[in-house]
Amino acid sequence: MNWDETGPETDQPSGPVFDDRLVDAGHLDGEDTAVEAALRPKDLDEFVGQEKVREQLDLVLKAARARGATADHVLLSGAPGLGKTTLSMIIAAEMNAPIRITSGPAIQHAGDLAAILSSLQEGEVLFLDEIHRMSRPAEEMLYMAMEDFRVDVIVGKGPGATAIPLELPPFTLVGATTRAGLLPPPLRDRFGFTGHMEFYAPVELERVIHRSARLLDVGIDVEGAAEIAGRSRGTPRIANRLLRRVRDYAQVKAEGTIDRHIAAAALKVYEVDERGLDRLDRAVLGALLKLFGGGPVGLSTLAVAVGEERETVEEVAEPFLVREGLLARTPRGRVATPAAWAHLGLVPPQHGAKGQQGLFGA
Ligand SMILES: Nc1ncnc2c1ncn2[C@@H]1O[C@H](COP(=O)(O)OP(=O)(O)OP(=O)(O)O)[C@@H](O)[C@H]1O
Repeated sequence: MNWDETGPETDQPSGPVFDDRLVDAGHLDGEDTAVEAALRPKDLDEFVGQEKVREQLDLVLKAARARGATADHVLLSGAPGLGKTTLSMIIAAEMNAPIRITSGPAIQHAGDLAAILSSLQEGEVLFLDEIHRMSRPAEEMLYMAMEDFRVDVIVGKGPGATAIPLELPPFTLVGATTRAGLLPPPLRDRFGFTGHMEFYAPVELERVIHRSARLLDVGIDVEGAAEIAGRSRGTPRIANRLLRRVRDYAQVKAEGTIDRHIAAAALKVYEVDERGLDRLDRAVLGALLKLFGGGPVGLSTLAVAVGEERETVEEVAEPFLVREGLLARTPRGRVATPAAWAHLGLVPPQHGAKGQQGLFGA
């Protein structure tokens, strides 16, 4: 059966609310901000994983230092929580330069950008997070600033407006984006170095966890770190967050040292399963399997069944489920893979299995 969309959606989500997600790397709370500052690696040697980006960046920075020049502009792309801000701070530290941190959404007018650029010191690193969300006029001002270290400040309005050129000290722009494809080519081309951050392998996350545990003064054994790493969705921010929750559990319910058993018991309390799925992910998969026989089903129908907004299902839950090979987005709708049935411990219905054979060749 094909569970198609049935016209405009009128139902309001009415089910459980899935906010405050431990496994959502795109959302930061106050505790994250405070603790993350303490856990950030301070130099390239301490920065775990991302071998290729690290090696290339190391060369870029060493060469700039040897020339006594400011480093080339750097673009870092990748999902939230993979270490773009951390790397920008490392770039500044390695260049022995100050750093200014701002973000695309904070720069809505060209004047906002002119004010920042004109107050930079020579060699300073300007970190521009979410660079793809900058306004168009600011973006155009940035082209000239990156290339010629100069901006034209427009004074006045209409026919009487004049452009006053303003020289800037050489600086290094570090742009970060989760969506490199959204950057206009003229902007992308002005970066001397582009690094794409990948999701981390479990062994790399284990190293992140051991390092963070040392800094937080928490005892953890090898298996405890592996248990947390496996549930961290390839993302250091999530690994650090899960570690903090497991630490609380260990302090209250155990002797304080984290082993596999304690990590698993703690994350069961927080409803993060052994593959890193949380309540929202499992609700989406559960609805797809139990209500719609594994699909295909339209996104809006699935969202109503889960009691969530369409965007939340599409942008928050689905990317990870797709990455994990549990859900497929097909032209006919959302479809569960054989791995999804196995993960929830369910058996696909006979007719569903036939349909899925066609889709997955299983
Ligand atoms: N390679 C790494 N080694 C050790 N810790 C890391 C690494 N990458 C990230 N972290 C830790 O993960 C947390 C999140 O990193 P960071 O803020 O740099 O991510 P981000 O990519 O800038 O995220 P966002 O896109 O949301 O700004 C920090 O606490 C940082 O210490």
